[in-house]
Amino acid sequence: MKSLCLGPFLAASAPVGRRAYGGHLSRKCFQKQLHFHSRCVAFSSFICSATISVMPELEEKQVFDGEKANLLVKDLRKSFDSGMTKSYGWRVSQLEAIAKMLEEKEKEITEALYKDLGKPRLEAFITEISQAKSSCSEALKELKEWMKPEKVNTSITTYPSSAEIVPEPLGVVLVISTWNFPFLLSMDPVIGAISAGNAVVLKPSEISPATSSLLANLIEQYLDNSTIRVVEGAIPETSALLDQKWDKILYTGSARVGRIVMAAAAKHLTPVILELGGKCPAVVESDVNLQVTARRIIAGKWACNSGQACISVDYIITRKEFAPKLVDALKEELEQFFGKDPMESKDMSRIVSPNQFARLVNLLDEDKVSDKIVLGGQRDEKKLKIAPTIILGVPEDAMIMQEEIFGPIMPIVTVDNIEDCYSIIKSKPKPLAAYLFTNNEQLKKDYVDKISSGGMLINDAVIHVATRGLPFGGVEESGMGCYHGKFSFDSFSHRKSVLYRSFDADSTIRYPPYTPQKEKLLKALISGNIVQIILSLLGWS
Ligand SMILES: NC(=O)c1ccc[n+]([C@@H]2O[C@H](COP(=O)([O-])OP(=O)(O)OC[C@H]3O[C@@H](n4cnc5c(N)ncnc54)[C@H](O)[C@@H]3O)[C@@H](O)[C@H]2O)c1
Repeated sequence: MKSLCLGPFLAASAPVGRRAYGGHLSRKCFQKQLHFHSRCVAFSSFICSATISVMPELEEKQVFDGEKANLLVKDLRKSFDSGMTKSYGWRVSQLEAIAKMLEEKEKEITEALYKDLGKPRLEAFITEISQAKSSCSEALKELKEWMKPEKVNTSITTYPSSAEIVPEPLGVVLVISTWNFPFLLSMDPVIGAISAGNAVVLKPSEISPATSSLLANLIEQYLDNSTIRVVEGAIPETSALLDQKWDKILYTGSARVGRIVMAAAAKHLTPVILELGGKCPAVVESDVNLQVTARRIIAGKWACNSGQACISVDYIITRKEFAPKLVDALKEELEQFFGKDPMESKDMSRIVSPNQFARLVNLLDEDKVSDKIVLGGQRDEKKLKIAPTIILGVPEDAMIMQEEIFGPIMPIVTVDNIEDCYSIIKSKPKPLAAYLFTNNEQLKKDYVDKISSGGMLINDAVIHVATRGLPFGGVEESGMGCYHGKFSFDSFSHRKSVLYRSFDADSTIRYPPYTPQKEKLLKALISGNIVQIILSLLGWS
């Protein structure tokens, strides 16, 4: 009975086992390590449960529990401790392998993103694949420079000496990713972790199973599995991972889970980068180029994963008398983007899951909101689609103004004076991004001055994320720490201070016995007063 079941099981699940080992596997080895991958995707679950039902001894081993997580981290730490990930050669080889993977598997990545989110092909390319490509090519181009120790000046108190800051890898790091840009938000931190010379475990989101499964396959296929692994799964698997000691955790997702991650990390004093969300406002003054403003807001909301993006425009604040004009412009441009029936448009992603769909419908159907819809409101539960929806004059206490919308619904809050925007924005937690559309220079200056947010963009939305020279991260409730480009390298490195001295010129001034003359000279040296220093040296002061 056993052999009858095991044969097809091993054959069907071979990629899972290989992924866990990153190499050849014996049956014994496979059984031991199988649980590295708790499979959430339907196909694998089917195979596993079918097999488990006749093989109770394997059932337990399917679970990626604390013991397995511990083994995994030990394994990776061993590889890290061997020093292999530190070398420039290893880092480049892995980055080149990612670049190759991105070239060769673009179609598969696009298909997975379509399965998970109905993401249009070009949108997938623009917002995920091309971003991962540029992140990888930037790292390849700049890595040598980033790895160089940074010379710094020394002080007279250590003369003669030289000093530098040496970036060193942290060790074994964990990346927990989310579902809305499931490919980019997994690979971009992994690229940063590898550039900095770390071993890394990626836990993609179970809410985007096709991309999660593809990432597991591709990383196993293209990268060094003794140092880079994927663990698929949901809360139990993430919890098992979080119980381990990591050298850094980068988590992308909700603030609620961010708190869980931070609490778990605190047990081991593990530093964290939390990439969270929030309500990103767009303030629109009446002096704007209306058509360009409307297009850019649409691109930063509905054409951005149907608003399921951490930096998509969450709500608009504008003057009362200007709001109808803005609504008309948005309606006109939305039709240009998605046609007369946007529910049929192939250029707009769907809502990721029935749960998210129900949450959005709930926000939309609140009494205070439903009678203020001036565009859209249609929904299709089967297709998980919600039409681009605009709500005009939404009250501040409506649910939709209390939580991050993360969907294709745009409330517009109207004000008498544009300066009223400050109190509205400040009444909420600090957002991940804040937008302003205006030609008024003073207003721009004031907005930058008065609003605290992770990032800020004037006269556009979302695309600041593509400026690799800018750090990407939140503040307060929208997150902590940052990454992208060199900031990723720095975030996954320890900047070690090194001071070099020689045996020459061994000044005895800091050694006992402490004398008044030594004290005078020391004070003169610290004050930097050359005259005092000379006088002290000559014993004249
Ligand atoms: N700052 C950014 O870069 C960024 C990017 C995308 C999304 N976000 C934010 O993410 C949020 C939505 O994402 P989400 O719904 O996937 O978040 P989520 O926090 O529910 O899930 C993210 C990850 O956490 C894991 N997780 C979920 N519950 C857990 C638990 N109890 N214990 C341990 N792990 C758990 C999931 O498996 C997943 O991998 C929004 O607030 C959005 O703004 C931020």
